[in-house]
Amino acid sequence: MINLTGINKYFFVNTPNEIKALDNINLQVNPGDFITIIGSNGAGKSTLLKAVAGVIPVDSGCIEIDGQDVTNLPEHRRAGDIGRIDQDPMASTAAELTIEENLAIACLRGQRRALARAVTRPRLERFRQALRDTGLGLEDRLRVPVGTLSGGQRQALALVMATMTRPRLLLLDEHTAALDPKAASLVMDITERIVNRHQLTTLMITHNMEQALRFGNRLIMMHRGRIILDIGSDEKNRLTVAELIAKFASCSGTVFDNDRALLA
Ligand SMILES: Nc1ncnc2c1ncn2[C@@H]1O[C@H](COP(=O)(O)OP(=O)(O)OP(=O)(O)O)[C@@H](O)[C@H]1O
Repeated sequence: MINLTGINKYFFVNTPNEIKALDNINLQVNPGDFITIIGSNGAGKSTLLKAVAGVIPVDSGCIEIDGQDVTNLPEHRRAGDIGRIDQDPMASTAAELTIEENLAIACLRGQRRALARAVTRPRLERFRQALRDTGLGLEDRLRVPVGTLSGGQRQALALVMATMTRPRLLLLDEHTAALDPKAASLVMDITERIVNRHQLTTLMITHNMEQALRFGNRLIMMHRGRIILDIGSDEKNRLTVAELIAKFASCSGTVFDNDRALLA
């Protein structure tokens, strides 16, 4: 279980540009929850995921993962528990290394061991098995440099890498946003398959309202650093995109202003 209690995060403190990016966030994430996160521009969605991953420190509040207070742990000390993928397929994987070398690095996350000893025969079988889950035939291309793969293939590989060690929490920050619609849809299907198969507790930011309604068992909506809506499967499954936008207006008192969401 992941518990966020009273999380506050400011940027540009004590300047005229001071921003409260996270404003008293309280969130309990149950084991196996797959939560989609939507919200207005600058609502604090990415800041929230970065705070949980330890990429940025919070100013106050407490972050607990399975009862352990990780609030002050640096990113690398949380890496064994958390898998994370951003928008950029180039950032999630190392282009000059082969698929098997990328996966070997993923296996070492949170450990201190040499890469040279990481591509072992038993691991290669594990890599093949994990790659088969993507349905992209990557298991037959282990020695191919990742730089030769398409954006969609790289994000699929990034997913396998992020979930290889069965993290306690998977954080996806618009991981399909830079892909064309066909590749985005493919990567979402792979995401759902991997998350369901391993029952991974997952937080996924998306600007795509349909994706937010279709995937996962829970949806939260953010605005100006706050969580303004938190709904479960039953309500989510009944809602249309238009109704979700109307809900945003009624919860925030303003019109929904995420330009990418509205264009999606
Ligand atoms: N490193 C930073 N330094 C200064 N301000 C930041 C930083 N990161 C985020 N912010 C500010 O914090 C607020 C929340 O940003 P964040 O990126 O979390 O929003 P978001 O909900 O992910 O937005 P979007 O949907 O537009 O990507 C914004 O006002 C943003 O400008």
